[in-house]
Amino acid sequence: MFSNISLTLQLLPILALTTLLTRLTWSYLRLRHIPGPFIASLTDLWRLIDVWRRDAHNTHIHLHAKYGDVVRIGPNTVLVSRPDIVQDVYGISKGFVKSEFYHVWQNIVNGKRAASLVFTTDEAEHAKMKRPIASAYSLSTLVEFEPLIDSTTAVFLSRLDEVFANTGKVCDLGTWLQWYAFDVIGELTLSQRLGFLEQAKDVRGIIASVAANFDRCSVLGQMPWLDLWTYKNPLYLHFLAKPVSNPILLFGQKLLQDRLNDLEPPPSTLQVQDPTLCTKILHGTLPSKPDFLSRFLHLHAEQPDIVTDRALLTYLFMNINAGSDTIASTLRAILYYLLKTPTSLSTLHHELSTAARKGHLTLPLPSWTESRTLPYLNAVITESLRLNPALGLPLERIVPATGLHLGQIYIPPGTVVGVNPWAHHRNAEIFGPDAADWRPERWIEASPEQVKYMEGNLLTFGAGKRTCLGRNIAMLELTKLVPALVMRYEMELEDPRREWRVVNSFAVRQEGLDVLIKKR
Ligand code: HEM
Repeated sequence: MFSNISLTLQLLPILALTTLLTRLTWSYLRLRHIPGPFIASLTDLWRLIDVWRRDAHNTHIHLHAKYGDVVRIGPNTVLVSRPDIVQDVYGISKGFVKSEFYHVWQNIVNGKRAASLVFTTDEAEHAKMKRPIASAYSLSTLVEFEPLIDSTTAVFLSRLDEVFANTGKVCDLGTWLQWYAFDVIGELTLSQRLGFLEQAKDVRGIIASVAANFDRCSVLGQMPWLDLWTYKNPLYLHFLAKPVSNPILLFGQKLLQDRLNDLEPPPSTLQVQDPTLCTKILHGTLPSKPDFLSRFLHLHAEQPDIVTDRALLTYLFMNINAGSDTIASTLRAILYYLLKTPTSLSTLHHELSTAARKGHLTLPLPSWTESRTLPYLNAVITESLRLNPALGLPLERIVPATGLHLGQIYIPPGTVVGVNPWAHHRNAEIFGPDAADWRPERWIEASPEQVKYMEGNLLTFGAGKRTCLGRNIAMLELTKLVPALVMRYEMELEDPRREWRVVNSFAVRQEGLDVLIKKR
């Protein structure tokens, strides 16, 4: 009896080793026809370390240059960049669903998962959540949001005047743009700036907490089972985790409660000198709260079973989370590329001042109808969205039962495939031999067919069913703020030779946009 047990105990390690080797061999052989770094074909640890270094977008650009348009970056994960891939993988009826990478980002509320629209991988749940709110984000509602954007822009400009233009101090514009983006999304969602611009600081440490969350989830997302052993471990959730731990959710919960209790947001404490900006800031002049929360509350009253209390909170979280860092990253990129390329900046300034002289651009706060028709402005924005997509990791999807045929290469069902927008947008086959360079003119010089083709290959806002719901809002914000800044200030980089630092935690945040600002 004892000798049997001891024999079994001796055999156990051999059995475990054999199982491990069989699994490794099987997973290696499955995709052995796809080139890539050898270690990556054996373990996801390779890509986890790569993402942890915060430079995965550059790794992916180099991998495509070395191995071609289809590269194996994990035992079961493939990176792709080739014409038509956006349609093939993200197309509406193609049946590719989001991978487990997205599970890691799901919040836990009272011990249960509360996936927002961005992070749910269940298509039926996604459709159910999206249906009631989609119209609030449509093109036709955009103009209703304009006053809310204008009021924050007015605060932003007056703060830049006061703190930098009037003093000659160096402005860490990257940080101020992030504060702006957070305050705008607060205005759009709750008719309430979150106070970043007014207080010139990271209110309640929210931005730092959001960054920490991105840092953690982007890494764990490479080996999602690690998340189940750590932050979503049932023991941890039961005994240690708070009922709501995400700082944005907590903040959203408080603001939602204030609104339900009918508490007005505190009045602005700013002393705004510029009378043209001042009138825009007063909330009393705005129409009656056309913000997202009013729309969600209306839906809640109409369909309480679908738009539940919990869903309301998730919608709020979704807006603040998806619509702040992404906008900040894009605004920084637009300003960085413009300031690094003075010819582009002067071409843009020329276009804007000509429009203003003809009475086609209202200053200090241009309207959407005016700025959306300006060709160079729009080329500048599109080129920045191309070179600096705000999400810098592959948008992972699972290959459905049909498999995926990429020319001679077959990718079997169950494989995780993803296109990294940073790498794809530098694909010379699509964007031309100068694809790696900043050149807004490409969008003006190309034929309408070529523009359509290039646009079809942009993945900045995702694609297909899971395309960005806030895209119109984002374009509204970008198209209004950039001309307002360029027309009000002469700006230059403090050190034009210095490169910025790009930190990739899925959301791409850039550091080192130090700028000297003078009023024109
Ligand atoms: C320049 C700014 C923005 C960029 C680059 C951006 C990018 C993206 C991308 C790439 C996705 C798809 C992610 C994936 O497939 O995994 C996405 C989804 C989403 N975005 Fe944005 N976004 C921006 C602004 C916004 C804003 C302002 C909002 C809200 C007001 C927003 C709300 C959403 C939502 C709700 C989804 C999920 C859509 C769905 O799955 O149905 N985004 N965004």
